[in-house]
Amino acid sequence: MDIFTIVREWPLTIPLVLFISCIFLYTLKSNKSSLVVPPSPPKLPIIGNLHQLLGKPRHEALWQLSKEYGPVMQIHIGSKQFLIISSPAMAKQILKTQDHIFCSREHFQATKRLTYNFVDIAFSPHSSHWREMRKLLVSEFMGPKRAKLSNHVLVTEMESIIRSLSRHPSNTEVNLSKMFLEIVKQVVCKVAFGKNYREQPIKGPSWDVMLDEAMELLNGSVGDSFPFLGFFIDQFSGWNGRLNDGFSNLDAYIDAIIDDHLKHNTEDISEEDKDFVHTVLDMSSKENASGYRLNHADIKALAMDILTGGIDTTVVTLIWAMSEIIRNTRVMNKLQSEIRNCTGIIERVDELDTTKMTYLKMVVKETLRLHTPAPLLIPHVSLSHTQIAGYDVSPSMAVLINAWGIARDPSVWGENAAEFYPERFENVDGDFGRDRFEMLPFGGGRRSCPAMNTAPANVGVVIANLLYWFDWELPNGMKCEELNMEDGGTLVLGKKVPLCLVPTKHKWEDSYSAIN
Ligand code: HEM
Repeated sequence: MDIFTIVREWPLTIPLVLFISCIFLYTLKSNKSSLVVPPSPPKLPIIGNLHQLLGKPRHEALWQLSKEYGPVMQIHIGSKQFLIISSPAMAKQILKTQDHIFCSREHFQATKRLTYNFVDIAFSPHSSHWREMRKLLVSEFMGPKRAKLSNHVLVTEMESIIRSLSRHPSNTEVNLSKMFLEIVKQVVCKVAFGKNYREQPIKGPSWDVMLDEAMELLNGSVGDSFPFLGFFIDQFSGWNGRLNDGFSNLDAYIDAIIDDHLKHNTEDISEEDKDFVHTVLDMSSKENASGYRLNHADIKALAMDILTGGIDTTVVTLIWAMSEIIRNTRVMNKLQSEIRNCTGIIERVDELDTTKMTYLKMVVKETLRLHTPAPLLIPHVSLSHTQIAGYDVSPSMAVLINAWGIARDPSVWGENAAEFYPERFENVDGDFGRDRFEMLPFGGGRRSCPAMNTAPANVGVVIANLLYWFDWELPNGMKCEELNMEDGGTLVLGKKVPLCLVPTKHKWEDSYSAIN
């Protein structure tokens, strides 16, 4: 039937079209209502469940709600919906069984700006661009060549720390939180950028302030959940201004690093001496085997991921590890005798030495369990409609996995879940995030942390060196149970109060006779 026939017969056609549309709308509505939606706490108009998340850290509030509404729960914050996952079995569904569906990322204003429009790895949607960038980071930043350099830089840095601690006035405390930040910054910057750019004359605030601000901004803004009203709140509360300044300062910092590298012809630098930025600049001059070519924004976004993803997480792990070790004398003694027995008298403890230290690995694992650095990981996002535990999940649903709660759950870890007890990992096989899901410090599936092997190894080297050379005590006769263990932060959970301990150089003569 052509258009003229339809026009000629319109008195009949219009009611027919209306009738079919009604049936179509009715079917759509009834299909929609036949969706099985995950349980959700009662919500208020406009704000949704926001009021139930106020007054305590987000991961704790969500964990409490999950006790009532189950391991698959839905919450609403303004216009946004989130699926909240709170058990190992459901985490396995998201990160393994249906990893191909839940492998994208959420769009927030700050992530858009700080990642040069999502061209980084951590916040990029699932795409061939993300795959190429991740492959590049794994092969060029974490591959064997750079890992060798990283180990060398770390051990050299530890030697200088040991020397400076040895000269430290006796019976006086050292701020380990500050020291760990310096160590990690030094290693990450040396490997990525060739040197620690902290002395670089760059306008704007200091390195640490810039990074802290970036981490704060990555938490998101009111406008992310309340598009219309939120826009005005962000504007008038000064959040938009903070984002502009925060981004401009970091961008200028990264630009200065890249410009510094561009001053030298990389052909004059030996492969051995090239840092990560040299390598990616080289790569940006030609297409790779899959026809992919890096541009300037990609390089900056990679630098941004390294700065925001690689430093804070490692620093907080070191701080929590030493805090737990000092609070648990039994663990400290056992760990020190393993480290000292494994090595005997040597000049330094390097990564190869630590591979033999099974108890050290358990201590690092137990730290990452009890103090999961990123309590809700980075939100995963579904690419299409699917079902989880019989509940329908719509496309583009943001998923928060409560890794913090799962890792502390007594129904998963037993009665002593809250205790620091590294021995629980004896005879536990398989990798967390790949084969097991009872703890997820590095997330899981294809969006898992690419540093899931290298980061714990680096933490082990630092701890082994500190415990090999020194005996440690709490300052001013403080008792173990008096150490403040409060945490704080949203994206990364740090120790609220800096960790200060008193080192005493270990008397090797005594223990050497004990060893032999
Ligand atoms: C103890 C140290 C570290 C911890 C606990 C940690 C933790 C995490 C977590 C929880 C995620 C999100 C995983 C998910 O959403 O499923 C992640 C992603 C990521 N991490 Fe780490 N991380 C650490 C060190 C590092 C380091 C040293 C780097 C190096 C630059 C790094 C780079 C990244 C990147 C690029 C991603 C995004 C991966 C993607 O989306 O494909 N992390 N990390």
